[in-house]
Amino acid sequence: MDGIISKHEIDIRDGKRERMDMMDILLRISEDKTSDLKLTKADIKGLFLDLFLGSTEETSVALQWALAELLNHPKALKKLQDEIDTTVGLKRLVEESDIPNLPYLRAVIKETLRLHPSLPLVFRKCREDSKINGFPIAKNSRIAINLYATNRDPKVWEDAAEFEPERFLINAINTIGLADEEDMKGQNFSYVPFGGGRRGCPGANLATSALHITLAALIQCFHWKIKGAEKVNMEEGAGFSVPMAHPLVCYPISRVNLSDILLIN
Ligand code: HEM
Repeated sequence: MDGIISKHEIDIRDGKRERMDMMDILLRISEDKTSDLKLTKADIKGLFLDLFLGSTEETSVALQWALAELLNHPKALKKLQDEIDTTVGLKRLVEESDIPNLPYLRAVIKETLRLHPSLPLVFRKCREDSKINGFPIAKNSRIAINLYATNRDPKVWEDAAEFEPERFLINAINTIGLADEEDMKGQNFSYVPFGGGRRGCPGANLATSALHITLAALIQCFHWKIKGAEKVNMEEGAGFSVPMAHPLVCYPISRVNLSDILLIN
């Protein structure tokens, strides 16, 4: 990251940047003494590391959990494959414009993020003395918010520990009863895979799009076989993003003519 920042600085100094990218803009702001926004190099480095780590680690961990849950729930896997076959077919690769027509796919991703939020704990600092649910919180206290526990609260979620994408389908018995597009915004405090408020995840839309399209393509193009077992071991491992303790190993068996489908696209 230091190398990338210095390269940008040298290129800016030598007038080599014809089109400014996000880092150029932030570096200029950091050097502008008159700017209201005070940015240090460390801030810029932190922001880009957040973006890179957030966009890769959390999304790939969520994708692994989604596939693992589907492998352990063959009925849900079949239902998803049928939805994709009926809506998209096998002659072209699923694409982003198909996602609005794939409600079960969206429900599978929501249910995966409910059970396996890839950032299970978030932190806040209290700016003033306040009370939450009658508990006094002193100014400057650090608060840890347990998104993992919230998403599995049995007072809100029926069969909270079970993988049941149907709970997110409109008209199904949906204990939080939110419209589809509202679920991810963190406004409902029962379902907060991306946190909420002004520090809520800015990558939520990008992450859900990537998860939808990648999972859909994996399910459209392949049958999956678990390595050496009937069921995937769903034990949770240690780590900030709660990865699988035993990384998912499974074999793809092609169900489409890959060269045809990829050439058409
Ligand atoms: C499944 C994927 C992802 C999950 C579950 C996730 C979840 C979260 C959560 C829970 C937070 C803390 C929110 C809060 O404190 O209220 C967060 C923050 C953040 N996320 Fe994500 N995220 C994901 C993907 C991404 C992607 C793809 C990006 C960027 C391209 C991203 C960028 C960030 C950044 C920059 C922050 C810090 C925001 C701030 O402190 O103001 N995340 N994410």
